[in-house]
Amino acid sequence: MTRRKLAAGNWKMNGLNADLTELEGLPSVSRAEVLICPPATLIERMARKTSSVSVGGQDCHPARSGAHTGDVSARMLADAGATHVILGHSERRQDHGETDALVRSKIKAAWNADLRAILCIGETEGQYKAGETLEVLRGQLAGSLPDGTSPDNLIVAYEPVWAIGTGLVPTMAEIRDVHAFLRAELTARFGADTGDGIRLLYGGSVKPGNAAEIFAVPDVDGALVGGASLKADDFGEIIKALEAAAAA
Ligand SMILES: O=C(CO)COP(=O)(O)O
Repeated sequence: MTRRKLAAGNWKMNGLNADLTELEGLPSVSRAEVLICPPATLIERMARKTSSVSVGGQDCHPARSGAHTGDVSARMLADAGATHVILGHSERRQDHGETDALVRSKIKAAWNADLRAILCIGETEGQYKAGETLEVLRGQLAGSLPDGTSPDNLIVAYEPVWAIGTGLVPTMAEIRDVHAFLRAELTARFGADTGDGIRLLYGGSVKPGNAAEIFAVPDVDGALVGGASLKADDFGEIIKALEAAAAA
């Protein structure tokens, strides 16, 4: 099964109106798909400004609507022009105490609004050092993924917490082993067609200098990029590396 490569940018809590000009500096590519998840305040304007880049949210509330001050529903994201939503990012888990069960309910809310969910999973530094990585990932997948998961509604991003924003990256062998493990877990639960079709992104300190090497790893279908997605020069280099990998 061919899985379309995806370069996804997570702007986190960065970006004002003026930063939308970065879109103009991105290369246009044909094989790879490009997605940016800006802060919620910019989704609508970003979606209006571009047709070559998909736009996504960074979180949503599990409920359709209601008395939840400060929260944003999946339908609101879709209404603003989003097609994707990042869920379960480690910063949400850390800052807001999000559990696998909550992430699972958010994924269902995303699907109800016709959004594609990007589920983030990853081990902490302590878990990595204790050799618990695969066990942690198995638990996160089992706890977060609802029945009905398919290549059309779900993307999984493996983001080791210790690699986010640190400049540290696992070895290519480690990324390969983890992605092969994730593929096997998805196949075991959802069957070969589904397991083989779901895209697996790597995230954590992806930069222009290491992108090509990471994209050459089997079962890496793209990247979820934080800091390096904020500037068109850097994100553009990463997109070009992914386009080259897609052509290979
Ligand atoms: O958390 C990330 C993307 O969601 C990765 O962030 P960095 O690319 O800044 O390490």
